[in-house]
Amino acid sequence: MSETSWKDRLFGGFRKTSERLSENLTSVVSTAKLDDSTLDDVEDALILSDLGPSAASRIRQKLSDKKFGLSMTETELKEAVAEEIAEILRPVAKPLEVVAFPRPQVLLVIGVNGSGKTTTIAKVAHLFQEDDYGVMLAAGDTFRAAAIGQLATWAERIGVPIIRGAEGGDPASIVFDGVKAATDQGIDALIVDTAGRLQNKRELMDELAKIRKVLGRLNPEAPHDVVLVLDATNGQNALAQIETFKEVAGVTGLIMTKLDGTARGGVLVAAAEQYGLPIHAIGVGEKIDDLRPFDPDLVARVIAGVA
Ligand SMILES: Nc1nc2c(ncn2[C@@H]2O[C@H](COP(=O)(O)OP(=O)(O)OP(=O)(O)O)[C@@H](O)[C@H]2O)c(=O)[nH]1
Repeated sequence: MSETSWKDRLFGGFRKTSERLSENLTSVVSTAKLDDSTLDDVEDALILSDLGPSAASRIRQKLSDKKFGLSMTETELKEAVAEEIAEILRPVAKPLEVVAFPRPQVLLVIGVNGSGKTTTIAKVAHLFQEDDYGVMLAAGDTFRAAAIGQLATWAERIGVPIIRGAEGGDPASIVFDGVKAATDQGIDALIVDTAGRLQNKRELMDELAKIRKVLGRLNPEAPHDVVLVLDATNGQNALAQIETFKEVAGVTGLIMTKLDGTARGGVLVAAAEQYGLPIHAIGVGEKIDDLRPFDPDLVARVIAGVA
């Protein structure tokens, strides 16, 4: 896909978020001068746009340090806000990489049911395929037959092998089989689906601990990535999920999905500010190429309405 069309898609995806912040900032700027009261309004606009109190206050402070007393047009204010958002996002932008030696790179993908986990696994596999990496999937979410079937359908659609077991099977043994098969076949990346039963923390912890133990026997470095998939439409609740999964699963990075169709995309900035975890990619639609590496400058400009 050309960059322009991706930008259009991203902008389309973030349209609601962008409109919300844009509207909130537009109502602020009629006062023209960046004084304390305008800064208060900017801070409120950022909080209303789901960027969270911490990012909002940091952006306010930076604007105050750099621009206090200046008269600004609406566009200048939005440009300045975009730059401060980008400063928060840049340090966490980190595309997924296939660097493991020995191969395969093992990625555990976690997230609550319905977050877009399965679709995201297929999209990540597709991104890797575009870079000519050999990919294999492992259906470690054995809790529901539907989850196994759905992953298998995606595997077939994009043409990658899948290791699967029966419903109720032992996820650790599927992961074991997956790593063995991937190693034997010279696969570059093994992407493992896991059950997202956050409502039962103990079970999830035990299951992940067992997967880690089994993986460690085959490759002490694995898993190389523990990627948490978050649904942006959950807004602030997505932040609570980061908190819990960090503690339970040792999350190493995030992918945020469903940034299309929500006005709550600002939660991405809140997540970056509060947790500093790498953000690998963002999902802006249901199609296979609707996942893209996270471009902090572009996303910041889109959120602030100046892209
Ligand atoms: N609009 C939009 N929909 C998405 C995106 N990612 C996933 N979806 C949709 O969200 C729904 C749930 O996605 P799944 O991939 O099945 O989510 P899951 O977390 O594996 O959920 P379970 O299969 O229920 O465990 C599906 O209808 C997907 O098409 C996205 O970025 N944007």
